[in-house]
Amino acid sequence: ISIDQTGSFLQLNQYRLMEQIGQGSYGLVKLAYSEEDSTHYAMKILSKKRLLRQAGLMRRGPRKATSPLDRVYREIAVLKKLDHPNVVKLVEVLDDPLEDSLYMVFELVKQGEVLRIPTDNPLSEKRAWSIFRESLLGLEYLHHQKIIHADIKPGNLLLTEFGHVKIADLGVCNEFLGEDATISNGSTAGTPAFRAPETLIPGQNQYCGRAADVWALGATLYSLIFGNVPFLADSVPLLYEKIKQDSVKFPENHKVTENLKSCIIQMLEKNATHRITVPQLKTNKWVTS
Ligand SMILES: COc1ccc(C(=O)/C=C\Nc2cc(OC)c(C(=O)O)cc2Cl)cc1
Repeated sequence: ISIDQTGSFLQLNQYRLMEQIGQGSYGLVKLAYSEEDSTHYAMKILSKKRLLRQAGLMRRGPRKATSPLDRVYREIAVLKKLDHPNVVKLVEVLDDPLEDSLYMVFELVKQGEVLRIPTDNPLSEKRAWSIFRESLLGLEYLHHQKIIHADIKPGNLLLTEFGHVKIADLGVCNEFLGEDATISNGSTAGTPAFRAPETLIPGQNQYCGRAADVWALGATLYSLIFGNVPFLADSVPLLYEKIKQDSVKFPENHKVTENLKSCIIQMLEKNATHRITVPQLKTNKWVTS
């Protein structure tokens, strides 16, 4: 990789790095311009050292010895074989073994995150409906490829300039073999407010990854419509108690259809075996309305 400080921008091979457009526990995302094809890209920048450090923190109990770098290389291998209109497209990876940074070049999804929450200006039911339907197709595709996303949330749904949705961030995904995805690494993956109750039972770390993705998509749909997550608390332990115990409440002053409420309730069903599945969602009254 040729790195040179051209003026104030870093030049990586044909990519000129521009301003930061995203950031998270994973690292950060910068806008990148390729002179080769006069096209902008989203460049996700990871620090290998930071990944190794994070693993130290997150590592709990007997876990398979996957170094966090293996997870990134696994995400890359997974992303390279994916091709669906509702999943972000990995273009290439710049990885210099002598460098600490790892660069993942993605097709730019121009409008970024569909909605930042909490917000007082959530989406209309119509807009949420369109975003939900495309997210569902993307999730159906991932599950069909035997991939559990494991971190579905509004921040990982990106909007194209034409208003289409692409699911991003397979950084904590789980690939499963065989029929179903019983997640057994008890990973503390996923964003607390979007985690399914069955993933919060200490010790019981065998749960169905697909059902947990449906729960997270349900919590995401709730937050797109109401502007905040379905369960809120001042601490993570309290939040987890609410996720396990409390029933979903809909704000009184917020007019939504009965079909939408019913769809959300079926996705936020505490019992994973009773929870609506992706195939059932595809024929749900609200989804097909
Ligand atoms: C306002 O304009 C904006 C246009 C694009 C963005 C943007 O792209 C942000 C994040 N992007 C991504 C993040 C990912 O993980 C965390 C992955 C992945 O690992 O799959 C892929 C992408 Cl693309 C932001 C603002």
